[in-house]
Amino acid sequence: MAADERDRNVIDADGVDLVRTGKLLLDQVTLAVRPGEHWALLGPNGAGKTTLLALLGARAHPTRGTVRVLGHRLGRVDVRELRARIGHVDPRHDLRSALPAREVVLTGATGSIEIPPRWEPTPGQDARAGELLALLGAADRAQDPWTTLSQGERGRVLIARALMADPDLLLLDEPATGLDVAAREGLLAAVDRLRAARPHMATVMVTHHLEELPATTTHALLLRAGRTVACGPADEVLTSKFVSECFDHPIEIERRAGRWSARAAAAGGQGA
Ligand SMILES: Nc1ncnc2c1ncn2[C@@H]1O[C@H](COP(=O)(O)OP(=O)(O)OP(=O)(O)O)[C@@H](O)[C@H]1O
Repeated sequence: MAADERDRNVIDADGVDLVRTGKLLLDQVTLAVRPGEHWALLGPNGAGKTTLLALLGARAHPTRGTVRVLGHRLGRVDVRELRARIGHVDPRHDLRSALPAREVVLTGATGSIEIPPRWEPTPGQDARAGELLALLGAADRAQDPWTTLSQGERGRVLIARALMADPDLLLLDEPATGLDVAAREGLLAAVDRLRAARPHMATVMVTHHLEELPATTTHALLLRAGRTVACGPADEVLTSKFVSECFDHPIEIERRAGRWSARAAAAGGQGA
């Protein structure tokens, strides 16, 4: 990122509505993300999290309102160019062949699912793929075929793939879903390392579970039925009051050593 771009918001979404087949999926969502911020996007099933992430990744357009990503307004920019500057880790990555993990990472340089015919990585790209696998703690899986990787290993490989293009914005859709506790902790530690290694990169992570948030999370947006329940610094948003409202259930939130946990509130009331 050029020095003069560093203070510019990475994302500026203003009054965004998104309508699909007559249904209002996002309702007046406003969000500003600055370089180096790490956002959690939380909400119950069907709240609109993946839909909002698709907008931020320039894969969808707002019906009303404006979305600027990396300084470019959606609808007025070549989305292919913009997407190349955004890392999008999608758990529905549609790779069916037994591509070795290192080559899966290299497809981040081509923006494709498979390695394109006759394409060869430069020595620099090849070295970078190895470095990124090491950063994500998956160096020992470099030659393993995609088809044999565990869900946690695939998650790390996909994050490394998203970083090949050296993005200013990294979008993570439920990266810890389905992982056992050790794999989840390993993945979150890798995300923390990554954030420390790239201090200007902004991230937005979708999750259902507060336990899946890395300690480096700085901000949060709570969505319910397409509407914002709360938005801002993590400690102001991830409170018992707002999370209970968001999930329509009494929940107590605790933060210890940087990490969050949630449990059903005891009968008799909710804390702050
Ligand atoms: N093309 C579409 N047409 C109509 N409704 C849609 C369309 N795409 C998504 N939806 C609906 O929009 C709502 C939000 O979906 P979205 O996938 O963004 O939610 P989510 O918060 O990511 O949910 P989950 O936690 O279950 O993954 C859901 O009710 C979904 O059924």
